[in-house]
Amino acid sequence: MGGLDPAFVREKLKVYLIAGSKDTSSPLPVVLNEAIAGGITLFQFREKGPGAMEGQMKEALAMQLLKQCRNSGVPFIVNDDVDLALQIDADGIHVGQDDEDAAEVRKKAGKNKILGVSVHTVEEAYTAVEAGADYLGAGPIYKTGSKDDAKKESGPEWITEIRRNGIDIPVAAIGGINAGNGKEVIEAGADGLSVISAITMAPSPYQAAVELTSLFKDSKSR
Ligand SMILES: Nc1nc(C(F)(F)F)ncc1COP(=O)(O)OP(=O)(O)O
Ligand SMILES: [Mg+2]
Repeated sequence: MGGLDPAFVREKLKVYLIAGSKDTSSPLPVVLNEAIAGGITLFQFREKGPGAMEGQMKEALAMQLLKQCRNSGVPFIVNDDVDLALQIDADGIHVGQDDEDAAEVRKKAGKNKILGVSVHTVEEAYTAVEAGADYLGAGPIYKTGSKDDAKKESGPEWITEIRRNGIDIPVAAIGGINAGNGKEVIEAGADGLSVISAITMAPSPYQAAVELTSLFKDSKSR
């Protein structure tokens, strides 16, 4: 099983901002500040793509963003880079099927780190649960512009299929999600809405976060 209490993870998963320096034209710390004020519950530092930061620059940015999250009670997750996550004592790590093996990451990270795993099939979902994932990343639900090697969008049915197969651990939906389509994704069984451009490209990241947060106020979340 996972490391942390599923109720805690489910609560934190709700409005899940994922971003790196390439996802916004404004300084990422500024966007993160606004998003935190707007009510995001979880943040993933995903520094990827052409021109992404590496080495000392990436570590320094990660430390700054981690501090902002720590000051606001928003857990800080590092995407892909397990060593960086452990080095800066992040709150968790997210890995996909082409990254380090989830069971290995759980061994390295111990039980007190949040471990997220991207899954695209029921088989991958079962394996991730066995490996000790605290949450699953399911998507892309809709067409995404934020990941150039994304698979074909599945629609909210993919979330329903995960639940139909008796997989009850927290699930974050990802891929083209925004305040306009988020409600149907929650109703399909997602515990969290993971977004990149819906917040990073919004005229007001604050307002975008507020609108996503409001979807959980009146919806029958699990
Ligand atoms: N980064 C992610 N975060 C989530 C989360 F659940 F957190 F919403 N779900 C899925 C992904 C995609 O993970 P992956 O397939 O490794 O691609 P990449 O490393 O390019 O993001
Ligand atoms: Mg990855």
